[in-house]
Parts: sequence; C-alpha cells; structure tokens
Amino acid sequence: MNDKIVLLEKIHPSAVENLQAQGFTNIVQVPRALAGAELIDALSDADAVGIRSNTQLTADVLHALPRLRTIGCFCIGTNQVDLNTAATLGIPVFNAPYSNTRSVAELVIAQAILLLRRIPEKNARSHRGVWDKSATGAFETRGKLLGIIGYGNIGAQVGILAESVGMRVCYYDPESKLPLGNARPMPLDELLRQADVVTLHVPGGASTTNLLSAERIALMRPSAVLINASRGGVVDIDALNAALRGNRLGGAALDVYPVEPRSEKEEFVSPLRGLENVILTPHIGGSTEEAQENIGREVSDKLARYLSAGTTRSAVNFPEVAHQQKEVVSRILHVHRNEPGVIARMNALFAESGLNIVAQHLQTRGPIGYAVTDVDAPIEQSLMKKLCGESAAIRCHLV
Ligand SMILES: NC(=O)C1=CN([C@@H]2O[C@H](COP(=O)(O)OP(=O)(O)OC[C@H]3O[C@@H](n4cnc5c(N)ncnc54)[C@H](O)[C@@H]3O)[C@@H](O)[C@H]2O)C=CC1
Ligand SMILES: O=C(O)C(=O)COP(=O)(O)O
Repeated sequence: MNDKIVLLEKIHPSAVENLQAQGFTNIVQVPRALAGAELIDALSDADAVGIRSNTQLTADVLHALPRLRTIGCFCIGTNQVDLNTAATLGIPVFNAPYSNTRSVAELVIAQAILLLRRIPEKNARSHRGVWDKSATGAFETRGKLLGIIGYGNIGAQVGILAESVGMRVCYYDPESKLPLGNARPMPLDELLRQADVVTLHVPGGASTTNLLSAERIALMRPSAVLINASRGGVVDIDALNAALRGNRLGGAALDVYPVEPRSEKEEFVSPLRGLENVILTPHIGGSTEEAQENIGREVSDKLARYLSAGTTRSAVNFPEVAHQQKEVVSRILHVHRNEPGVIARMNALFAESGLNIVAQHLQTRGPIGYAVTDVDAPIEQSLMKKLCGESAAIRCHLV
C-alpha cells in the first residue's frame, strides 16, 4: 500500500514489522520528537503519523497538515494531541490504553520502597565514599498508607501491588470506581493529610494542571513522599521544589516534567536536579521491552485497519465503526458534520450513479458523523468529487 506513515520518537520496531507484514512499505522513522516547522515539514506528505508523549500535535500543526488522515499515539496519554481539532478535521486518533500500565505500576511500587527506605540519599552518599549506616527516617512499606490520586487502569494496579507488600491503600477519583482489594475512597485533602506515600495517576491537560498545588502539597505530612509518573504539569514543580528544600516533604520520585527534552542530545533541566532525596527518571514509566513491543503492534494495527478498511474502533476522539473486512470493490469513508440529511444526500448521489450499496455503517460522536459505505463497483472520480464536495462533508476517502 502506498500510504506514507511517519513514526517519530523511537517507536518499537514491532510497529514497522507489523505494518510491513500488512503491506505498508512507505514508512519513515525519526528517532526523536519534532516540533514547529521541522514537524510540519516531516509530516507534510504523511497519511498517518505515529508519536509518543513528546510530540505536540497542536491545532496549528494539524491545520497545516491537510493530507494527514490518522494519528497513532504509541502510548496511553493523548493530551499531546488537540483531540477536538483532530476530530473536526476528520482525523481519528488511536492509542494503546493498557499495554504499559503494568510497567508503570511496578516502577511506582519500587519507588515507594526506595523512598521510604531513604535509598536515594544512601546511594548518593555511598557513591561519595560516605558510610551512612543508619536506620533514622527509614521505614518499611508494610502498614503504611498509600494515597492514589486517579484510580484508573494504572492507579488500581498500583493499589493491588501495594497491598501485596502490606500497604494500606486509599484513593481519590472524581468518578465512581470499584475499589479493588481493600482500597477505600477518600476525599483528596484527607488523602493528602493522611498518606505516607502519594502517587499521581491522572491524565494530563487543562483539568489536571497544578492539581498538586502549593496549598495541597502543604497538606502532606512532612515525612510523606510524592511520586509522579503521570504528566509533568500535574504538580506545581516550584512549590514541590520549595517543600523539598524546606524539609516539608520526605522525598519525591518524578518520571515526568513540565518540559522534557525531545531527544538524548538536549539537556534535561529541572530545579530538582541535585536533591538527594529525589529520584529523577527520564519518562521511562512505560519504557519496558514488553510494553513497547506490545504497544508497537497494537497501535500499528489500529493505524493499518483505519488506512485499509476505515475501522475506527477504540479511537479516542471519533465515532467508532467496527472492523469489517473489505470484501467489496469500493469502500468510501465519509466524515461529515453531524446534521440532518447528510446520508440521504450521499445515498442519492450513489443512486444517481447507478451504484448499489452493499453495506453502510454510520456512527456519530458530538458534531462529527462518520459513514462507511461499501459498493460492489468501481467509483468514478466525478462521484468522489461530489461526495467530498457535499455541503456537510469534512473529508472523504476511497479505500
Ligand atoms: N510515565 C509514563 O511513562 C506513563 C504515564 N502515563 C500517564 O498516566 C496517566 C494515567 O493512565 P491510566 O491509569 O491508564 O489512565 P486512566 O484513564 O485509566 O485513569 C485516569 C484516572 O484519573 C481519574 N481522574 C481524572 N481527573 C482526575 C482528577 N482531577 N483527580 C483525580 N482523578 C482524576 C480518571 O477518572 C481516571 O480514573 C495517563 O493519562 C498518562 O498521562 C501512562 C503510561 C506511562
Ligand atoms: O503512555 C504514556 O502516556 C506515557 O507517558 C509513555 O510515554 P512515552 O511513550 O514513553 O513517551
């Protein structure tokens, strides 16, 4: 297949292998995130793009890419993409909602144990030749209270793993959630006041920016530790820095930052660098061989199915049409504004051309309608022009 697929940010080779196995040969790989003119240039003739958490597909970038048909986020978070703009431009966005959740949960448990035992400080001192053999301020995790903010796929797994090392678990989530194990819901301020370990597992974006504000950090116990493997903007980093430097917090482990380097060549800058009671990791919560290989396969499958058959099942911003094997001569993917009469007008165009519809699937989501129509005859360019020029049409393709 001729569709051009650009994969940024070192997406696992399983993606390319999978795409090639399905007949996609025009694949370009870039081992880092791109931005600005460089990003637009790299994607100007792409039909599909694969990104991870670092590439910002803003409204401006999306408007500059009229050819782009679909986006694959080879990760969980989709806050780096302007999802509404993508939908209104007729671009479905896919992600991998589960594949790296276990990897994050395991890292968080490891960090909780290391922080409660003051290992980051002991490690730093040992490297400097200091033999600091002391139990002061070092605690077991057993019996301690873990407070999980955001009890979704990752938060709930963290809770289960924490109970297996003897922690008590409470969580805060604005949605009603089934508590797993012995976890119990708790109001946010109460959780912050009581927990020995606080861990964040909320989505990024405007609704969670500075969720952990200076006021909320001030509620935490001076001995408590904070873990953030969600998104950098969720914590007020200056307030956290001040709390750590003022000994108003026991320690922290951060995997995500308000600003992250786009490649290994850029320096990582953070006010927390140099603090011995802070673990800093380079956004590797989901970076395990297992997770990345699975994500590569899963998201490339979703891109391939959309490009070859119009399937939008599990898209995060788009009406979902289930996978139907394309066994007909022509399939038309028609994205349009969700308003009365569009299908009637479309079908009148098919009838005028003497075409019989074999199958038709319509789904809508908010302002967007998406119709997949199968006909058992070739489609003339003139008909495609009329379908694409239909008054409510956003875009249409033949697959
Ligand atoms: N560090 C890393 O490498 C990775 C980071 N992540 C981040 O972790 C986030 C969470 O992932 P999942 O658990 O899979 O997502 P999820 O969607 O299953 O769970 C998120 C939970 O947060 C809750 N939530 C939303 N707003 C909230 C608020 N203001 N306060 C408390 N809870 C709130 C939601 O109701 C939901 O239950 C992702 O969105 C991504 O940003 C995900 C994977 C890897
Ligand atoms: O899955 C996510 O949301 C992550 O944060 C992982 O991002 P990454 O693929 O490592 O850039």
